[in-house]
Amino acid sequence: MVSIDIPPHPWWKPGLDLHRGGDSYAHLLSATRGLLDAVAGVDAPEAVLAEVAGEVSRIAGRLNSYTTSDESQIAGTRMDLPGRGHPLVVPYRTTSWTSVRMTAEVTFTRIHLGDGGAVHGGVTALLFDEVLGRFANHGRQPARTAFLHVNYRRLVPLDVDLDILTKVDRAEGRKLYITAELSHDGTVLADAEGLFVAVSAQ
Ligand SMILES: CCCCCCCCCC(=O)SCCNC(=O)CCNC(=O)[C@H](O)C(C)(C)COP(=O)(O)OP(=O)(O)OC[C@H]1O[C@@H](n2cnc3c(N)ncnc32)[C@H](O)[C@@H]1OP(=O)(O)O
Repeated sequence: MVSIDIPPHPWWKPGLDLHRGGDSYAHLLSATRGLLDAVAGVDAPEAVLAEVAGEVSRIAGRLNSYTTSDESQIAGTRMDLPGRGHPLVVPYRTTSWTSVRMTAEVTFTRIHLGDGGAVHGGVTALLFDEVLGRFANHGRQPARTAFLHVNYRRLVPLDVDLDILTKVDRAEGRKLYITAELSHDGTVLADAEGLFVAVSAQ
């Protein structure tokens, strides 16, 4: 991954370690994403599924004994990892960053498959809410999505490196309009406009 100077998590507090979990958390996240892809694509004998289900439940139980508050969890705070290190967030990788423009790359995998060999439309919307929302919150007053308009222009393929370009379009008082495009080899597959309204810091 390209090394760039991305601001820390917007809700970073002094003393919060930005690399909690170290390389081991990165490995856990990668293995978890791999598990999701494997489950999404599986057609195994029932005995195999029963055995694997038992193992996964045991592992989840082990982690559950370390469940913490949402302010203290690692997921979502690891800006050095794809998708902020959160297993639900699409694993995009930021490649450049200024206060008004962000570029990133993303590769969708089996877990993101909808129908017809293409990415599920809700996953594309999730990606846009994430990249617009992250951008709306960095170096600015915290903001929430008021609306998100997505144009689906082409089917979005799996297992191909895609480009994301996110830009601040305009600011009007507490309102920030941000746009993004998801493209492949210069062809726009989907684009979005979001309105983010700044709220008081909690
Ligand atoms: C590193 C971590 C980064 C995190 C990345 C992930 C970020 C993901 C972002 C999200 O997904 S946030 C979760 C999804 N969004 C919500 O749950 C928001 C729920 N709605 C609200 O909380 C409030 O409706 C909202 C804060 C959006 C606005 O309420 P306010 O009471 O603060 O504002 P108000 O209703 O007074 O409206 C302020 C202005 O925005 C305008 N506005 C609000 N909602 C609108 C709308 N839907 N469409 C058009 N305009 C809208 C409104 O007309 C007005 O315009 P003017 O100032 O010109 O009069």
